[in-house]
Amino acid sequence: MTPPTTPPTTPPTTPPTTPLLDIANLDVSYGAAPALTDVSLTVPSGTTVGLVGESGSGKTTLGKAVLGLVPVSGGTIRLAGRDITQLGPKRRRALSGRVQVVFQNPYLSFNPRRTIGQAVAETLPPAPRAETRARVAAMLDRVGVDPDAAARYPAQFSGGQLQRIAVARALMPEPDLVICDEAVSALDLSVQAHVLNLLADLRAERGLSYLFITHDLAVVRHLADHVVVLRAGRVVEAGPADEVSSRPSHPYTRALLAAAPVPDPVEQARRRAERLQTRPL
Ligand SMILES: Nc1ncnc2c1ncn2[C@@H]1O[C@H](COP(=O)(O)OP(=O)(O)OP(=O)(O)O)[C@@H](O)[C@H]1O
Repeated sequence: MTPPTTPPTTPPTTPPTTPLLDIANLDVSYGAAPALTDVSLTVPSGTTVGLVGESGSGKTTLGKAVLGLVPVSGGTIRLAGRDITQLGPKRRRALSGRVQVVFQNPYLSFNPRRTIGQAVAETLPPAPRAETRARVAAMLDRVGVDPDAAARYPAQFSGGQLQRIAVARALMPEPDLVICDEAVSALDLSVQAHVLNLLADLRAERGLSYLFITHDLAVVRHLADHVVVLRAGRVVEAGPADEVSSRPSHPYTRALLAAAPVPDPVEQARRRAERLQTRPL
């Protein structure tokens, strides 16, 4: 009698991890003019992808496509596995809390007639007043803004403070993904470094993912895990952030690096703080 044959064992497979954001072969046009052509990128959960390119390369258009603010003419945008380009406006709105955005100019992104407390509470679902106030105060405190300042108006804050408040507003609905569109570009260098450090801390604390849009490759060096370089609406280079910024393979990326005003704002601010601490009084 022949012994029963044991069925071949299948090798253990690691479950495929679905990226939080998966953009494939995306095309977007304004009328007949293409703004993005065949763009693909992924943002795995808990990571930061820097999207870098000069003015007009299509960075903001890509952010808008993810937010559903421009029509997509080809390709897919999957959020946690679901193609959001196929959703109707109602379903799309239901997803809006999962993706939030921080824009470049904090003075333009706040209504000057509403207090910052009202602005930060804007993204929260209706709740008893005391509960909303407590949540706003806790979030302001977390981003380094005095919670007692909730009754003040945007004009009463510096650009750096207002950008912290914009981060607080974006985080209120507990998003998975935050699109930072030139979020630190209008700030002084040392303020830039503080906001970048805050974003890094919040990412670690909350398991956030960022799509960090900037014209300045040096800005994303510290924050990004992966960098995608856009030129005239097409990806010309992509790779791990330290590789792309230390050994760029495309001449366009090299030119972007050479044009960066300061090689590394976070590192520069750290060295300056060290110098100040070690200087004899
Ligand atoms: N609403 C619009 N209507 C027509 N063309 C547009 C519109 N918005 C952007 N464009 C064009 O699409 C292309 C990509 O623009 P986009 O703003 O996405 O680039 P960007 O890299 O974000 O530039 P910037 O850093 O200056 O914002 C540019 O050629 C721009 O002129």
